[in-house]
Amino acid sequence: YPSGGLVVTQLDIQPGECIKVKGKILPDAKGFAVNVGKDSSTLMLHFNPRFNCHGDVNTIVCNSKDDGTWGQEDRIADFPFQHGDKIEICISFSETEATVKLPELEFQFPNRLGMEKIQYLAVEGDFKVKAIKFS
Ligand SMILES: CCCO[C@@H]1O[C@H](CO)[C@@H](O[C@@H]2O[C@H](CO)[C@H](O)[C@H](OCc3cn(Cc4ccccc4)nn3)[C@H]2O)[C@H](O)[C@H]1NC(C)=O
Repeated sequence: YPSGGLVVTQLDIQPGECIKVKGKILPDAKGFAVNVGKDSSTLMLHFNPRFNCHGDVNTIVCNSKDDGTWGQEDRIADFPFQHGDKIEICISFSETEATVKLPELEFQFPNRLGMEKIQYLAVEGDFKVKAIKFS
């Protein structure tokens, strides 16, 4: 299991509130992920930019996970990331969808599980977290 990722539990993020993750993409990043949901097995959103992994090149893969089972992947057309970038990722949600705001890109992902609060945040892979903010 990859070590050293940030994990925050016992959160109580409500619809309309923002989770902001600031950090730096490693210079040789293969990929990273930001997961939000109930816990590691039940995710509203697995946000997974892939520079070069799992056969994907410069592709954002999003998915949900329901009690350990991955849902259907969504692949986002744009890839506004470069190795070494310092970025801020803002995630918010409503009862119907999650919204991801990035530099130069914003998109929605369905709230497939109808999650009413976010209790769990994890950042994995080739991304060095500098700060997180809940607003
Ligand atoms: C073409 C037939 C096989 O399909 C492939 O099936 C793979 C296995 O299910 C898919 O890869 C998985 O996609 C999931 C999202 O749908 C997750 O991204 C799975 O990774 C979970 C994970 C996170 N981490 C931590 C991490 C995250 C980022 C960087 C480094 C470590 N380690 N494993 C990742 O293994 C992969 O996205 C999927 N590719 C396609 C094109 O469908």
